[in-house]
Amino acid sequence: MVEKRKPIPVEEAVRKVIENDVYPKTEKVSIEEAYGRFLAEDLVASHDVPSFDRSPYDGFAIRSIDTKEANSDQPVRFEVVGEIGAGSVFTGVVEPFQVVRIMTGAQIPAGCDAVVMLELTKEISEKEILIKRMFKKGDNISYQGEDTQKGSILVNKGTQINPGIVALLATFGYHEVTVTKKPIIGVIATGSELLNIDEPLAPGKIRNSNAYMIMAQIERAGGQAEYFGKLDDDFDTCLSATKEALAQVDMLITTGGVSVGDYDYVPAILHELGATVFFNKVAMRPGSVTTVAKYDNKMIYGLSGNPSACYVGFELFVRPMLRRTLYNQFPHLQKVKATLGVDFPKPNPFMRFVRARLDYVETQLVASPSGVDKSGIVSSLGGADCLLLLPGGTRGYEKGMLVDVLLLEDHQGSEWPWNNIVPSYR
Ligand SMILES: Nc1nc2c(c(=O)[nH]1)N[C@H]1C(S)=C(S)[C@@H](COP(=O)(O)OP(=O)(O)OC[C@H]3O[C@@H](n4cnc5c(N)ncnc54)[C@H](O)[C@@H]3O)O[C@H]1N2
Ligand code: MOO
Ligand SMILES: [Mg+2]
Repeated sequence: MVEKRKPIPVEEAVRKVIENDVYPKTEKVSIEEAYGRFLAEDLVASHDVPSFDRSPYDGFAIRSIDTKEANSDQPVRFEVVGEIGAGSVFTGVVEPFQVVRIMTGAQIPAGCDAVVMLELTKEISEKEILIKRMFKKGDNISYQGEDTQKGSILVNKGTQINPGIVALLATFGYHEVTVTKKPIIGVIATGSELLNIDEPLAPGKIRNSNAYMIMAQIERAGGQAEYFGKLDDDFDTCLSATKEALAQVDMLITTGGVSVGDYDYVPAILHELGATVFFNKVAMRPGSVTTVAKYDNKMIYGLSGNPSACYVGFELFVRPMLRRTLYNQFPHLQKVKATLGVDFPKPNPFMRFVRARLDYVETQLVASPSGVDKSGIVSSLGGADCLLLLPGGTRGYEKGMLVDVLLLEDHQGSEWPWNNIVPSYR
């Protein structure tokens, strides 16, 4: 008899997953390898930036008081007593009506309190200039600490390192950076119909696209994929491969064989292992058969064999655990509001995750399907940059309605996107 499964709401399913502990590990990498990784410690400013008062312009460092009487009728004459480029320091003493020729980035000489741009001076000789207006103390000075003050937290632990953060790491002298280790996520594809991607098509067979898709999703989310191959639908082979993989990874993903068919062995394998199954049916489309379990403190994700269902299952259930393992505080896909670009007349009792594309139309974000909205479809995935969220209900949706979308290519993420979802159209 076919097993009857009870679907649970998506929000509840996600919660059941993320209630589980994660086990972040850290490592040091060189700054050249830091881009894209996740900080395992807060980035604290170890000194002021700039660490000395400096000139933001090419010009002359002056004592502003000497310009008090300067005007265009009576320019004031100054003696140039030195010249410094960035990196050099003027060590002398600047006396009244003396100036130091100074270039952008150079330290302000002691006694000077303003800088006059070259263009605003008149050079009489190499040693003499005229200034035609008054300057105030502090004019054109980049003060010590105006960028960053020593001790301030600049970037929080768990943030993904972008090029700007790389600049900060370099500023503070981190040639090595403590980042989280990428969790190792095993991937097993099951299905006797599956061909390796270099094999020619044969009757009844398809190429294994899910394994490669999942590995790319793992990489996009910041993890490291470990591929254990594609297996025929055979209980013993799949069981022993699952055991072997589990011993080597932090989490395991299988794709296919998770439904109620004669050759769907994932449920039986989880049973045989003695894994704790959190759910095996979610009120969502696609991906309703998504099964999540835990064994030996490791999450096991039984994702659907249908490509679109597999894709969505990863983003909703694997991604947040993966990103939490990277200390990330915003582990879910970021949710934003958009305008629906097409009608969805058919109601569905389950919450739908339509693979979609966002366009900026004038001042609005408009979300439209990126292809056919069926679970077994692979072509809609290529153009998808978001998942359009249509809560289950008894009526369809109309073009122009406000909807929620989950961003697929965003780095920021969301703490918990499942509150305040635009309700089903009634
Ligand atoms: N009687 C029922 N039948 C089905 C139900 C159900 O509730 N009752 N659920 C349907 C839903 S919903 C889905 S989703 C699928 C899930 O199927 P499985 O996870 O068991 O996956 P398979 O049966 O192995 O394959 C389904 C489909 O996907 C193709 N596939 C599998 N692996 C790959 C891969 N690595 N790359 C690309 N494509 C793959 C496979 O050839 C099948 O076409 O079950 C429904 N049935
Ligand atoms: O998991 Mo199925 O996708 O609901 O087609
Ligand atoms: Mg099946």
